[in-house]
Amino acid sequence: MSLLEVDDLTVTYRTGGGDVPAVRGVSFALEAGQKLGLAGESGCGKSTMALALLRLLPKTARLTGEIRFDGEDILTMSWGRLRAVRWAGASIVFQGAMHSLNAVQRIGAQIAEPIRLHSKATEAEIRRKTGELLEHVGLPARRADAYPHELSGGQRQRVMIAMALACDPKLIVADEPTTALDVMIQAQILTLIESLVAEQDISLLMISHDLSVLADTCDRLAVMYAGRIVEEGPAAAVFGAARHPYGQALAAAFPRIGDPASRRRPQGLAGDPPDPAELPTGCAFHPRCPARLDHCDRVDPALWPTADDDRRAACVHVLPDEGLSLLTKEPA
Ligand SMILES: Nc1ncnc2c1ncn2[C@@H]1O[C@H](COP(=O)(O)OP(=O)(O)OP(=O)(O)O)[C@@H](O)[C@H]1O
Repeated sequence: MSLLEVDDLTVTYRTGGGDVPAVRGVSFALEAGQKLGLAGESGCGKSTMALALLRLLPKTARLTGEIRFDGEDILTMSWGRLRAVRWAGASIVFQGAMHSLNAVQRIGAQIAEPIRLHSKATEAEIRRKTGELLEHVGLPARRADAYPHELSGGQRQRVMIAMALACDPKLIVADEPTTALDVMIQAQILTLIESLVAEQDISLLMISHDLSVLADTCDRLAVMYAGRIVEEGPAAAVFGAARHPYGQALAAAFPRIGDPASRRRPQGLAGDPPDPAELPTGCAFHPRCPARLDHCDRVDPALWPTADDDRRAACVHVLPDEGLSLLTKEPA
């Protein structure tokens, strides 16, 4: 049994202007101890996915499908059980720590809150654990008395990581954990996340628009486009030689910095991602696709295992030759 299994998940936001299908039939699994990277451009549904995993979406979101965490069905579990799973089972590190932390509460008190909720520890034990957590993420324990505005962006993100670790979760979901930081601090935070999850055997679902960051940190990568996963597989294979034209474009847009073997220069992808409320017919990527065939505006391929290995891609170019009848069916 996988630690996290997402099966045919859809998330639709109801708005005054009509329904917005933000996630459209996403399935993936994350094994215990594994690090999965979820990549894609702004608006492709990455954050919606992350929030759905712990049912943190606004009331306007309608979910279908299945999310199983550690054998339990997240979408049908009681609120009481869900509160227990949040922080202690899985915790989320959001992008932009300044907005996620409470500006008028000392950071020690904010780290202490989930510990108090999820354990029977005494106040003295909670204070000690808070200090230990801060030191664990590279901050002096005395910074517990600081307010968020007294810390740098990198330090605030360290506080968010300390909070995420506070209840010893099995899974951390990190949603663009370094996007708001400069490159040097970004590298420090990524190294910190990597070492902590390895040390404590925590599974990681890391979300970013930057495929190269994910390729450095994660074992597997999933690439999202317009609410669907269009490619999924081992990180080196997806980043080094993606099968889906969108995966290829994303890898070309984020070449690995400082890798002399990679002589790739950053290449932008023409056009914008589609508005989810007005998706193109057929494959949602076809209007921007350099490898588009005539029928790509009519067929929307399912994720299909590629010929050789442990990878899946949703593109007519990876399908066997049996013809168009296969295109929308799930593989046996
Ligand atoms: N509360 C909401 N109501 C209506 N539509 C929403 C809501 N939240 C997100 N959306 C829409 O759902 C789609 C997916 O958004 P989401 O934030 O999940 O994408 P993302 O890939 O995480 O983008 P970013 O990296 O910019 O956060 C977008 O078109 C967005 O405008």
